[in-house]
Order: sequence, then structure tokens, then C-alpha cells
Amino acid sequence: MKITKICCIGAGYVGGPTMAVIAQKCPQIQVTVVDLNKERIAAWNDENIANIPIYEPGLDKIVGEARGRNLFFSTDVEKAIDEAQIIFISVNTPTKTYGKGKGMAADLKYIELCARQIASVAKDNKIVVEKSTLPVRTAEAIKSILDNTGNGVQFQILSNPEFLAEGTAVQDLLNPDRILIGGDPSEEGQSAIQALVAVYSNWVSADKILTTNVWSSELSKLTANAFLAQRISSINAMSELCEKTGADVNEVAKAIGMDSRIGSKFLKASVGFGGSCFQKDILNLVYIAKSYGLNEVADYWEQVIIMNDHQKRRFSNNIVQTLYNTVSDKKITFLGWAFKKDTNDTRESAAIYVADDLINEHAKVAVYDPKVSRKKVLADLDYLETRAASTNEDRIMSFDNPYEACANAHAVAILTEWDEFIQYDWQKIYDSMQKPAFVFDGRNILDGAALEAIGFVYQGIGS
Ligand SMILES: NC(=O)C1=CN([C@@H]2O[C@H](COP(=O)(O)OP(=O)(O)OC[C@H]3O[C@@H](n4cnc5c(N)ncnc54)[C@H](O)[C@@H]3O)[C@@H](O)[C@H]2O)C=CC1
Ligand SMILES: O=C(O)[C@H]1O[C@H](OP(=O)(O)OP(=O)(O)OC[C@H]2O[C@@H](n3ccc(=O)[nH]c3=O)[C@H](O)[C@@H]2O)[C@H](O)[C@@H](O)[C@@H]1O
Repeated sequence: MKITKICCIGAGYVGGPTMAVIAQKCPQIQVTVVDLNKERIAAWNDENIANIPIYEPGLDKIVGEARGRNLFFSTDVEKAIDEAQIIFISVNTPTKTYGKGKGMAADLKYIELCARQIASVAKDNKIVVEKSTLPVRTAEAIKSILDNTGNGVQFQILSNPEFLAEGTAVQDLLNPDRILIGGDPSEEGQSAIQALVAVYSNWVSADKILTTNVWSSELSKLTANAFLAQRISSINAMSELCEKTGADVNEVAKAIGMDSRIGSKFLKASVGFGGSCFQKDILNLVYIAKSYGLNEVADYWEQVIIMNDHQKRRFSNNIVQTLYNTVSDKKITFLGWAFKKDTNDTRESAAIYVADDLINEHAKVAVYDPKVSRKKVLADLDYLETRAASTNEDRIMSFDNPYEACANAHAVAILTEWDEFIQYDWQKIYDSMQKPAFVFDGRNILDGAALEAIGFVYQGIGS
């Protein structure tokens, strides 16, 4: 099958960048990204490319090149579905907040809505691609909805999970470690796989395109995220032991990372991992394991989340304890709110939970993040429903200038590893702060010895 038109439902952190790269690399294919969210689509279409809704290094250039040529953003979901031969589903799959599986299982209502919409619109055969991260065997449910339309249209369901990380999305998409495509073993299934392989082959070499059965593909995505998050919880667990024993977690990470079987990546101790996916996907995995009665498997993976929650709480407790057991009405400055550098995404950011704890202790939290607005910070805190929105409004101070954010603070806490924090004039910051001036480096990015020489009391993670 020659592919000339692709549609993607969901213009978010995955749908937007992924389709932009497909459009850039496949000028012969028309790519339309649709979303119900009118504001988001309007932002993708904004004449000023700086206003596209997702900040990712290099993304503006790619969107600028392809948009209007063979990349389109639209709210006309039906038209795009009707015209496309391949339909990617890239909608959100958050943790359920109600009913059975509340707080654990993935909420698949948006996925089901997409399937029903495709079923009602499609007049010819389609390849439907699961791009969202889904519980293993979701393809079965999608297929059942699609096959019960009774209008004779044939659907092939493929699983093609996305492995990009935010902040490096463009690089990850241009040079992926692998592309994973799961499909049905039947002849039709295999030919659908080959149609999608042909799309990626425009820029990804054949040895990096892996094809499997659908269930392996679905489960590989959850497994990859669980393994990645597990490494962070493992090193964070060691960071606490380092603090008690005089070992230094950076040295330990380097020493173990030189073992080629362990590898050096993803071993940075931190205030805890955030982001929209690690926690959600592990909870989902735990739920699936429990639903098969595999309680030991479930408990094993749940520990990754328990450790991460502990690490965030440990960080806020340590601030309170170090500041003479009270932060009441003290200004504590957060440098960074995003869940990692080079993104404006704050979902599940450790900063939210640390701020929540400190506000419980009546601290005044001053926030500076180069890409996150006050509105977002307040929305993140309000979402926790710990207290009235007006109290959050009262307790959070926001700044556009880091030096103003730090002035008169009792402590500065690094919550995100933005490069610019390293370059600041720390002497100037020290001079403007209350004394003793504390720095709690939740990302181990600053030069502790240099800060101590200035006069700061410096505490990193795991040393
Ligand atoms: N954010 C990330 O870095 C990664 C996310 N994923 C997975 O990709 C999926 C999407 O994640 P994000 O892009 O971060 O989510 P997102 O929340 O940024 O975007 C999802 C979009 O889908 C739209 N949508 C929902 N239902 C719709 C419908 N019926 N019709 C049209 N539009 C609809 C929403 O309005 C939203 O704009 C999730 O399953 C996630 O686990 C996978 C890899 C990386
Ligand atoms: O499914 C997803 O959503 C994606 O989840 C992660 O990507 P992402 O969450 O965007 O970013 P990461 O670089 O993995 O960082 C996640 C969190 O872990 C933290 N982290 C990361 C690495 C490390 O060594 N230490 C550490 O604390 C980061 O600061 C961040 O808060 C995975 O890396 C992607 O492969 C996956 O596609």
C-alpha cells in the first residue's frame, strides 16, 4: 500500500513533535494532526513560530519548514480520519481518577472515543496505530470496537510506542535507538507493518526497525519505562545511604557506570523523577500484574514509586530540619519548576510535591523557571487539592528574574537542572540572601565547594 495521507489524533507532546518529524522526513506524505482542543491547534498554527504550544529545542525549525507544505494542524477530526490511510492515536492515557482501578489503571476513555470516531467515519480500509502508551492487550479492545461497525471496512491495528524523552524529543525522533512496530501475524497484519516500516525507512535504517507481535510491543513500552524509572529509584536509594556513610553518590554512580553491563546513563541521583509517564506507566503495570494475581510482580515494581515518593519527601523534610525546624513565613526560592530541563512540561514534577510540603509548613515559596508561568505553577498546586486556591496564591511568589527570586531568601532549592543556573553570579545571590544562606541542590548541578567558599551552606543529594 502506498501511503500518501497520515492523520494523528492528539496534538500533544508526542503527536505534535512526532508528526512534525514524519512530515519533514517524508515530503511526499500529507500529515494532518487533529485535536479537540481548539486553543492547542490555534497555537500550533500561530504565525509566530515561537508560540507553538510545546517547547522543545529544534522543534520550531522543523514545524516552520513543514507546516503548510505537508504538515497541517486542524480541529476537523472527521475529515482527517476519512482521508488518511494510516491513523495514529496519540491521545493522553492518564491514571484513572475514579471507579475500578482508581489511582492505578490507565484511563482509556480517550482511546475508546478515538476508536468509536474512526469506526463511525471510515469508509475504506485503514491502518490504526497505537502511538499512546497502553496496557498490554488494548489492541484487542480497539479491534473489537472497530470490527463491530458492520460497514465492511477492514482495520489493521498496529502498536508503535514512542520512546522520545521531553527536552530531547527532536533528537530522539531524528535518531531513535529503535522503532518498534507490533502487528498481527496474518498476511494483512504483516502488510500493514510493512506500510509503516516504509514510512520510517525514509530516515531510520532497517537494522533499527524492530517488528514484533502486538502484545510484545505494547508491553515493551511499559517495561522500558519501568526499567528506566527503576534505575533512578535505585540510585536515589543509594543516595540516602551515601549521606549516612560518607560515600558520594556521584562517585558511586561513576564507578558502577563504568561496568559495561550496567552502563553510565540514567544514574543521576535527584530530588525524584517526574514527568507524565514514569509514575503513570508503572502504576498501570502494577495494576495489570495484580489483575492477573501476580502480587509479587506488582509489589516489586510498586517499590520504584514508593522510593520516588520517599525521595521527594526526604528533600522537603531536610529543608525544614536544616532551617532550624521551621520554615514558617520564610522565603524559600525554587530555581526550576519543570520536571526536567529544556521543557515547559511540569506534569508530576518533583517541585510540585516539595512546594506542597513546604506550604504545609507555612513557607513562602518563590519560583523562577525560565519556561513555566505562574498560572501553571498555581494550577499544578491546586490540582493536588491540599488547600484552598487562595492560600496557594498567597504562598507562591513568582519571578521573571532569578536574582529577584533569590533576594532575601533563607534558602535556594534547585528543582530543575536548567543549564543557566550553573552560570549565575552566586556571589551576588549570596549577598542578597538572609544568613546563613542555604542551597539545597536537588539536581547536583552546582559546584558545592565553590559555593561553600562564598559562604553558602551547600547540600547536594547523596553526599
Ligand atoms: N509526553 C511524553 O514524553 C511521552 C508520552 N507518551 C505517551 O503518549 C500519549 C500522549 O501523551 P502526550 O502527548 O504527552 O499527551 P498530551 O496530553 O500532551 O496530548 C494528548 C492530546 O490528545 C487530545 N485528545 C484527547 N482525546 C482526543 C480525541 N478524542 N480527539 C482528539 N484529540 C483528543 C488532547 O486534547 C491532547 O491535546 C500518552 O499515552 C503518553 O503516555 C509516550 C512517550 C513519550
Ligand atoms: O514514555 C514517556 O513519556 C517517556 O518517558 C521518559 O522520558 P521523559 O519522562 O520525557 O524524560 P526523562 O529524561 O526520562 O526524565 C524523567 C525524569 O527522571 C529524572 N531523571 C532522569 C535521569 C536520571 O539519571 N535521573 C533523574 O532523576 C528527570 O529529571 C525527570 O524528572 C523516557 O525517558 C522516554 O523514553 C519515554 O518515551
